[in-house]
Amino acid sequence: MLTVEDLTVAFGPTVAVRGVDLHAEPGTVTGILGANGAGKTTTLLGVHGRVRRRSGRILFDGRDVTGDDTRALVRAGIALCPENRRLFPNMSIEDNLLLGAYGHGRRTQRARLADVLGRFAWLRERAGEPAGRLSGGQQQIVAIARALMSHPRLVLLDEPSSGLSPVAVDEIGDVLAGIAADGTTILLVEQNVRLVQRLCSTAYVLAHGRVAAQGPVSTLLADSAVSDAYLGTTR
Ligand SMILES: Nc1ncnc2c1ncn2[C@@H]1O[C@H](COP(=O)(O)OP(=O)(O)OP(=O)(O)O)[C@@H](O)[C@H]1O
Repeated sequence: MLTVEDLTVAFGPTVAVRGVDLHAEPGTVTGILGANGAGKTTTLLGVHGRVRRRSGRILFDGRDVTGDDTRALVRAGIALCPENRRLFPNMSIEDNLLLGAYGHGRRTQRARLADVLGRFAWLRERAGEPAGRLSGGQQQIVAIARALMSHPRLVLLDEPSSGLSPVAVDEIGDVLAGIAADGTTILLVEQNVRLVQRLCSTAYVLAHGRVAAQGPVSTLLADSAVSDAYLGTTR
C-alpha cells in the first residue's frame, strides 16, 4: 500500500528525518513511535508533500507518487489528520468537515458529508454548532471525520490521543478500530502505548530522525532495551 524509501527532511541545519524506510500493509494500522522530537510528525509531513524532502521515494499502491504535491496525494487516496486537530473553532462542524472535500463539486461534497455524518450520528445533530464548542475528544473525531471526507484509502494520523483523557482516548480507539475494520489503512503516530497496542500490528520506533527499531508491536514493547531507550515518555 505505502512504501517510503530513504526519506530525509531537513529544516536548515536541523536534519529532522534521516533516511527513513517504512512500509504500511493494506488494511492495517502501522504505528510510528518515539520520543518528542524524534521526527514522527516530520515523517508524516514528508510523505504527504507538506515539507520539502532532501531525499526520498514514496510508492502508493505500486505507483511512484514522489513528485505529487499534497493535493494530488489527497486525490490519489492519502489523507492527513494533523497534530492538534487544526480545526477552525469559529466555523461550524459542517463547514470544517466540508474542507476535507475541498475542490470537489457541491454534489460530491454533500454526498460525502452525508456519509460521514451517517457514521457519527451525534455529529449530525450538532453539525451547525461551532467546532470550538466541542470537547477535545469530540474535536479529534471531527478532525478524523474531515480526513474521511476525501474518501482516503490511507490516513496519516498524527497523535490523536494528544491532550485527551483516558476515556476520550478509548473513544478515539473505538473510532479508529471501526475505520480500520472498514479496510482503510492507517499510519499512526502515537505516544500512547495502550492505543498502539490496541490498534497496531507493527510499528516503527524513531529516534533522532532514524528508524531505531521496527517489528510487531508486541515484540517491540517486550524488548526493554527498546522501550527504556526510546519509549520512556510513554510509560
Ligand atoms: N518547521 C520546523 N522548523 C525547524 N525545525 C523543525 C520544524 N519542524 C520540526 N523541527 C525539528 O525537527 C525535529 C523533529 O520534529 P518532529 O516534530 O518531527 O518530531 P516528533 O517526533 O513529531 O515530536 P513531537 O512528539 O514532539 O511532536 C525536532 O528537532 C524539531 O525541533
